[in-house]
Amino acid sequence: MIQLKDVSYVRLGSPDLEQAEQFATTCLGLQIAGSGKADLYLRSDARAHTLCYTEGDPRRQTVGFEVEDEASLQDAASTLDALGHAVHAGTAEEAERRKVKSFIGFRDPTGNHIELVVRPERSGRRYFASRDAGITGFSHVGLNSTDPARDELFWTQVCNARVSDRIGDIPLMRVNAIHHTIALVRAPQAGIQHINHQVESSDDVLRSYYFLNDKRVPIVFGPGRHPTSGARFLYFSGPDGMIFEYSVGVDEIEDEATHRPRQFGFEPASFCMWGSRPAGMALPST
Ligand SMILES: O=C/C=C/C(C(=O)O)=C(/O)C(=O)O
Ligand SMILES: [Fe+2]
Repeated sequence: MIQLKDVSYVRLGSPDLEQAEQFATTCLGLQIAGSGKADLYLRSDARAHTLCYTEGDPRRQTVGFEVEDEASLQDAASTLDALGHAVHAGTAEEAERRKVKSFIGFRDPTGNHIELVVRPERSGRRYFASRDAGITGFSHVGLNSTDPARDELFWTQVCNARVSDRIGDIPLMRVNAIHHTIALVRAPQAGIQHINHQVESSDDVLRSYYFLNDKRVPIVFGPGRHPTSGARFLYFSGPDGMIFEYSVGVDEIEDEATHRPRQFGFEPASFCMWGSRPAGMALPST
């Protein structure tokens, strides 16, 4: 079984790196951690980078997950290969661009680009926000799924993800004690559905609501509270239509051995217990 330790980074293609930098620094609140020929590195916590914009097609979206060591990476490559996933062994140059020791790339059953990485770099300097959004770190991703039941099996049986809760057939899955690191969202094609950063307090969520409204950044969901993880949240859209989430207060699963996923109905109250509705998502009314 592939043992994922944590989500490590997201790589997003963008035709306009200047616009991406502007948004990431003045709206989202990330710190520039350097740039390469066609790469813009951004930090949100102690890691050397957690988001990298690369010049190019915005449909090129990749999520990196950390595995324990080189042996685990090689085992993962064999497992995926045996299951018929084409596995790309990252070159030294590609690993350097990702600030990791080594990595492999493959696609999940929906076709999402996934990378497994060994020894992602941390920085000796603390994260210093470009605006005071209260960010404490990159925490989870929503991944598109053309078949959530099939993809849940991939993440939980081929990998070590465990389902913390389900909304309809959407699983929220953890790879460590945090309620979820991967949320699957039904969609017609592969892609990253949203990128979550944790913030320090509910005040930060609400402060950002007013701040982003002022900046004319489209708010797509919230402010609200998820009954699943208990988090207070705000979702807004960034360059190339990517959705970003701030949230605070995500539960931790106290007892790994006894936790049973709760089943929530596919209805508005399961997404927000305060009554906010996700823009553009067809949900029955309650
Ligand atoms: O709308 C449901 C979202 C649930 C949560 C949560 O429980 O925190 C997310 O953050 C998510 O799915 O990303
Ligand atoms: Fe989320």
